[in-house]
Amino acid sequence: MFLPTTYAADPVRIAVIGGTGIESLTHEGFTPVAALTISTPWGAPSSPINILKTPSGVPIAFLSRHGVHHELNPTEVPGRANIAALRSIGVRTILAFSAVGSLQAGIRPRDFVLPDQIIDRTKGIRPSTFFEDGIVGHVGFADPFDAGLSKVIAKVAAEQAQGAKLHVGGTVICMEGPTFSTRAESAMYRSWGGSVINMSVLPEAKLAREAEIAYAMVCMSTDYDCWKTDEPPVDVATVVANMRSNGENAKHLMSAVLNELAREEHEDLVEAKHLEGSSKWANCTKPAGLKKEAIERINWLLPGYFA
Ligand SMILES: CSC[C@H]1O[C@H](OP(=O)(O)O)[C@H](O)[C@@H]1O
Ligand SMILES: Nc1ncnc2[nH]cnc12
Repeated sequence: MFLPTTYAADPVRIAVIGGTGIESLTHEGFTPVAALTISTPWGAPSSPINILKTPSGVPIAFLSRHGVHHELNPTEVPGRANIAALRSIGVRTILAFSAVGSLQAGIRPRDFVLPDQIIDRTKGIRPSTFFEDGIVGHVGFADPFDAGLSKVIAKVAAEQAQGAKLHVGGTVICMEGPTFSTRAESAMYRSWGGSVINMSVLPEAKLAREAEIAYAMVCMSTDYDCWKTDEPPVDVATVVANMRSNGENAKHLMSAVLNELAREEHEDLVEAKHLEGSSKWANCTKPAGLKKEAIERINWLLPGYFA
């Protein structure tokens, strides 16, 4: 692993994960500091981890979920390597962004949503836990997004004079993809109370919880999926076109949230003190049943938790 001592001494606590339309943070005011190539027991992350400084000097890490050139489809995103690599450089808070389809008339394309629930419609083909192959653990996931972090995002968005409308709360449906939904599926998700749909929030949010990282996702609406019969069904051209304006609004909101998180009053939140130890106590495997390789792997993620 390439880990400059400066990062070991001065860990980066906050990461931004960018998705469709946010493949880099070439944003005026963000100063590039380093590009880290990290290998983990779960393989390589989607992209190098870029360390940048915000205009107010806060170091942040940036990861491009689908790779630098959007070459990884949602099923191929190496979720465990991404989360483990971020945690290894000190990250304890992740602000994730995602392009989503809207399942509600009131959530218009280019609106933003800060969901508080998830319905899992992935197909069980994405590795979704660090607790396997010789160690069993079950972490709580009743509230999949970090409440404290979400509160900060909602407050900052409410104070912004310009930018996208942010709907606070809602349910994101996470489908497998990469093919978009059928009309029958889209109608079913609406009947379940879904607000928006994407292909990315899982297993990312689950893995962040296992890694004791505070995680929230800003969902940026790009289309009405295919339930709305007076609109053409979603296609990539529509998503990309709407992400042009969403990207600007996202960077605007992101800068403001990062500035707010840098305030001393949020130090415990940013360090995810409230999650510390939660995965240690999630383990069910008795010492005699723990496999050596499993302990080595999990100790890479959570050093010293398991002996
Ligand atoms: C290009 S449309 C489908 C694609 O867009 C979203 O990506 P991300 O969440 O990384 O912004 C969605 O989840 C799908 O992966
Ligand atoms: N309609 C949709 N379904 C799934 N993921 C999406 N990302 C953007 N729009 C989407």
